[in-house]
Amino acid sequence: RPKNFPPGPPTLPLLGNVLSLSQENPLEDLERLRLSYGNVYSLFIGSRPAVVISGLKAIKEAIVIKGAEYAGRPQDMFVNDVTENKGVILADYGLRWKEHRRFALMTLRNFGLGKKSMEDKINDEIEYTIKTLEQSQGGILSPQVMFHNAASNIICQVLFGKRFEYNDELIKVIVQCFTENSKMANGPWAMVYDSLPITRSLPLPFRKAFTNYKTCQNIAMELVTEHKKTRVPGEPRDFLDCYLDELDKRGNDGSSFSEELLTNYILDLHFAGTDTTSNTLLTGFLYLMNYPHIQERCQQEIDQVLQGKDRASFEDRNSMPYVQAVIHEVQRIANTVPLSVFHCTTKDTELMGYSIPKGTMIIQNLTSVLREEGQWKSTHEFNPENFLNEHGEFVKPDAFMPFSAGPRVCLGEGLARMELFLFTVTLLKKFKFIWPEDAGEPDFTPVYGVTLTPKPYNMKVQLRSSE
Ligand code: HEM
Repeated sequence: RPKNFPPGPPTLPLLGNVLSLSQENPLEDLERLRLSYGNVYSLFIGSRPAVVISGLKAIKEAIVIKGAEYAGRPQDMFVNDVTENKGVILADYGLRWKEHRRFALMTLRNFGLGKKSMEDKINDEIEYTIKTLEQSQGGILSPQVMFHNAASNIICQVLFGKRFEYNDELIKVIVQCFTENSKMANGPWAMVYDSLPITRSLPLPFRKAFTNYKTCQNIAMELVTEHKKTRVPGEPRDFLDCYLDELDKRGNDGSSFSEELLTNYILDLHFAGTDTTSNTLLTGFLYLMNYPHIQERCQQEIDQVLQGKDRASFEDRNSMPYVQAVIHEVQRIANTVPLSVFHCTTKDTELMGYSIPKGTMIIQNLTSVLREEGQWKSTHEFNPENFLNEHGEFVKPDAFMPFSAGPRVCLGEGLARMELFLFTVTLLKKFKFIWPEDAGEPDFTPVYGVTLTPKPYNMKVQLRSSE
């Protein structure tokens, strides 16, 4: 360890601390190490040093107060190689990341204000979810695919200006490939790839992630080709057209925009916007079914605010403090991206008195903040009171950071919050969700990956008007 580097467990040659971390779910190991070494400690992934940061104070100092110094991404890892280092999520701190991030934020905002607002797009997709639920009315339904497809279609509407039927082969392939890759990215084979570079060219199971990514790239490329044939320059229909307009506008001005990056960029946005939102919704409905009094109290507030209105608007959240508190509590408990996306220091820096050299991998343990003792009224149980003050008004504690914070904060936060609100409100207005009698005790333990996923479960759906 370099001088004044954060402390950590002893390491093995070549492997570093890889064997001290469970490959199935390292979250408990990371917590155990925090108890021994404190909120800032170090680990070695193979020979690569990493600093794990826990707790609100340390995380805030790093990614907010010293934001730019902690805004890089580690390079030369499994995930970089699979995505050919051309997307936005894993782009290092620099011109390409800055320009592409700014472009995405601006374009998402413009689509929100365009002819058909983002709210309408989400509400249109919810109609399809309602149809699926109506068909299962009175019966049992497994909601995994339903929420996944809905979240995927919303981002497809933004990116490609179209949605796909729930049984569409193309979308099934993309979802399947990304689900597999997301689990692999935090799994044992990725660890082998990262810690033992000599294994990289061998025909080991991690090669499947490369094939999966290629399949998705080919699909994205077809969509780009189709857009190029049908677009009217200057009259963009969607995100993809906007990017093509940007390419026309920029010509060879030395910027980082290029057609080569486009396919990976849209795959990045599709991936980031699908698994996250759908797993949060899945967690939400799992808890709402098992806390029926919370579900009912939401329904009372929704009925009171919406009255005869058949569509909710995002503005309605300001009149629904309880529903807002429930959705935020769902996000706290869901802990959807438990270790955020790994960062990297962009220069030599310090944290809580330790020295951290440029190029050190930074693992922000968001779990440790969402579950930090002293930050929440009720840390270990599902309780919307965590987001309500004594007057029943909605409040958001600083430790609520499921989207991370600082310069790399999730760029889809606005879209995700709108989706979570409109889905929760509209579905709870129309249906009662019931934990099936024969389902046994619910298992709330999630399956670990880049995103945490609830174990598959079934739901029973009843139309509320038939009650
Ligand atoms: C509940 C849903 C979501 C959660 C919990 C979530 C969470 C996160 C987190 C923790 C990060 C890492 C931030 C960091 O590195 O510090 C992130 C990054 C990102 N998210 Fe989300 N996200 C969600 C939905 C979305 C959606 C709908 C989009 C679609 C546009 C999106 C796009 C992105 C992108 C592009 C990044 C990379 C940003 C960058 O590197 O500058 N996310 N998200």
